[in-house]
Amino acid sequence: MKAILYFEDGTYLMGESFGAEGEIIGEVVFNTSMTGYQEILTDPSYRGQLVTMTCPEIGNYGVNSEDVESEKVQAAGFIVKNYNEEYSNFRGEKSLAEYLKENGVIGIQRVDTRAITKKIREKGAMNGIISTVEFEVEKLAQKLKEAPSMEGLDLVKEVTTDKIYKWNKLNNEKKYNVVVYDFGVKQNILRILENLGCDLTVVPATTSAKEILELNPDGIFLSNGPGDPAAVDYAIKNIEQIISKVPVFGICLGHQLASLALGGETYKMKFGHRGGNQPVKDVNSGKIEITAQNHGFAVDADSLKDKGGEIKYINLNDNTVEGLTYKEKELLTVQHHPEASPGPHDSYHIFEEFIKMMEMRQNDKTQNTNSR
Ligand SMILES: NC(=O)CC[C@H](N)C(=O)O
Repeated sequence: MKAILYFEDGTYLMGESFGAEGEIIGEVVFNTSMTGYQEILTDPSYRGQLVTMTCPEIGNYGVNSEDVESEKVQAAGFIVKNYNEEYSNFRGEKSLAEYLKENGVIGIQRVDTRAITKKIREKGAMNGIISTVEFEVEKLAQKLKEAPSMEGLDLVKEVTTDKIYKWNKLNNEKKYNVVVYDFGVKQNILRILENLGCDLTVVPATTSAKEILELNPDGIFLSNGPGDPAAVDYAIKNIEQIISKVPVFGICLGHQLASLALGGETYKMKFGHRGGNQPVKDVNSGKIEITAQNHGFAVDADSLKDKGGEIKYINLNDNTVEGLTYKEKELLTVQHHPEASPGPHDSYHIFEEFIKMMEMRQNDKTQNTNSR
């Protein structure tokens, strides 16, 4: 079936639809990962976005019930060069088109994804509309005009859990009681933390600092999530009150919210970083890691200078901040994704650093009790 992808700048591309039929507006972004389309589609941080894959062949290994980062497809729409209905993989359970249909998500294929990527790189991320039902460009332009921009949007409230739950999938020894602030958490983060011995309690984004501290956590995790961090003011206020009380670890949106809570600032990047090939340098050791990333906002390095924030990681493509440590605070935050999924595992050690922070705190406590 025919489909159109119309951009805010007045240009459009004709293609073919796969997946659901209908019409959807979102911010058009591009992802440079070669594999992992199912993890990308189910990552809650892609909420409200039309994701373009730069890899030209998509769908060839199907989808399965395991490679998910949340319960459903979260991206608003999917844009690819060449969709393969015939998939081949021993883990494949159904085709990507079937999966998108079940989730009510529109896919468009046979559009020039290289041209889309070049446009976004030159002009910046912009809103677009995919339609299989309306082809009059004036009408599509009008609809786009009325759509909000990503800046200022709180999308966390659309993806956070509505009640507290325990993530308990493994029968392993649990040494650390960790509370997870769910701003749109990716499940691979929960899998890794549990595997490292964390007893995980996942709480809604609006949970107060007081309620969290009453759970007596050994550590608090601030998750990734969609939208503009500056718009999630309730979370920023709560984070302000938990920092310094227990070890805190934040990834992506969690990193941005922690920086805002410390009085820093975030800004919208021109087109962001999304993919599995982003080089990040540890400024202290000089070591470089290839990382998975998915962010459209970033922390302004200068804004944290007099607030105790120290840059730990930078992106080597554009020198933007990718991670911070904070003087005299048990706080570690990274903009990139050490949980990968999809992507390289070079940064996995950052999870172990969080565990170490909690371990040291526990050791201190025992020593204090023994010396009394
Ligand atoms: N993956 C994330 O947590 C993304 C954070 C934020 N929504 C951004 O685009 O920068």
